[in-house]
Amino acid sequence: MDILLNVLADKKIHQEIIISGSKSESNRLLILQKLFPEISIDNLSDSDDSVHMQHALSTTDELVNIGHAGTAMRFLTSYFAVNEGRETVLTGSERMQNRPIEILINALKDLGSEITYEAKEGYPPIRIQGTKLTKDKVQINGNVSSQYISSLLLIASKLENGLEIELVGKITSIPYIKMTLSLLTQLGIENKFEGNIIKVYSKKEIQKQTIVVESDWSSASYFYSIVALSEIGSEIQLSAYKKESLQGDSCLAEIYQHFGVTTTFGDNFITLKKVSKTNKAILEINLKNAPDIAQTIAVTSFAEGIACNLSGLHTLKIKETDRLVALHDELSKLGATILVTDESLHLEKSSVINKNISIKTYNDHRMAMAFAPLSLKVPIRINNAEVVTKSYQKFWDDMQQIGIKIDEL
Ligand SMILES: O=C(O)C1=C[C@@H](OP(=O)(O)O)[C@@H](O)[C@H](O)C1
Ligand SMILES: C=C(OP(=O)(O)O)C(=O)O
Repeated sequence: MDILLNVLADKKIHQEIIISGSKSESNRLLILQKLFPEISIDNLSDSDDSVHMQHALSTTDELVNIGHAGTAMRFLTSYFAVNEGRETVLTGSERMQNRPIEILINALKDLGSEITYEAKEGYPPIRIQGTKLTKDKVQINGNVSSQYISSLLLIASKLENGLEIELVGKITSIPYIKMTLSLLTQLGIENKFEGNIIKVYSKKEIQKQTIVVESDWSSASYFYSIVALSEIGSEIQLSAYKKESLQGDSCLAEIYQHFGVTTTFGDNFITLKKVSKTNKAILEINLKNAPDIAQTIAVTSFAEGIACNLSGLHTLKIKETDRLVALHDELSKLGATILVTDESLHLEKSSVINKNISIKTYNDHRMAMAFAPLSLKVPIRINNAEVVTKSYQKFWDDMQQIGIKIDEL
């Protein structure tokens, strides 16, 4: 479905939006709930990725397909590896079959797992023979995807002697590792993260408890962008959010101050308000801790006519698409002067936005959602708009609720 988004007649927005639970927290908790049935989950994400995870955890079929869901692919690999006696072939979309998984597989093999590649070496689909893992120490490269590390951490407490992980090299996306550890702590599973060593202690049972998932901060980023591009005085209330978040993308509150957007924390909600014009000529940020908001920030900067230098982006190349190339190509069509390397993006200040442009989304939900706020500046077409459901089911309904006009093409 291709759609046309239109400029709002009145750019002063006042709305309240409820966003579904974090897909990262949800997909961790779904694995943990299977290992510890004592857990109940509240405000679970309704994203396709969480639906895939739930299906994978409830089927008894040998072939499990998780579509585009990176967390499901990586977390389920360790889960099935310790599912004694079960044989599983874990696969995903065409893109997933080109997202690397060798670092995780090698770590699991070092721990005693039996895993083979069904097609291309180092990539899904993989055949997993569930076995009892008896070793309790492993080394893993920390610079490619933190999801490999979270995957091991999620099953660690079910190993006989727990697990000690030595992280080798630089560590990327650290807040996601800390999110995994914080959830373990909340459940009463002891762990520590000191220097480059993470230790999780063995745990047989936990107390019966309900964990409330905070709403998704990556989804909130598109509203930060909308408020940044709207008139002074505009505000949007988002729920359910809290100040002490497990999600690294909550750094949005600080980053969007540069675009004149303030964040006020209420009782389970946040209010974003445009209080002043964008107050920077150039935005320089390292996003190695928050890679999923890179596209949003690049588009806001372009729309606000400011330059930006974003670094720490090496993981963007292996996400739903090569996001650096996708951003380069789509922003260039709009008139941007932009340079990307394998780990950074450099956008020059520009004052013109080309009209009548169709944005390609490359099977990447965040391409569709990051470009949608541009409709506050010019009418814009988004191709394959349905991709958003990977993380945000009612994204287009919520865009309409805040007053963006959507026509199907
Ligand atoms: O653990 C998680 O829930 C995630 C970790 C990040 O991936 P990388 O660690 O591969 O950067 C992030 O981009 C992804 O959307 C979700
Ligand atoms: C990268 C993402 O997800 P995943 O890696 O889990 O597919 C994302 O949601 O931006």
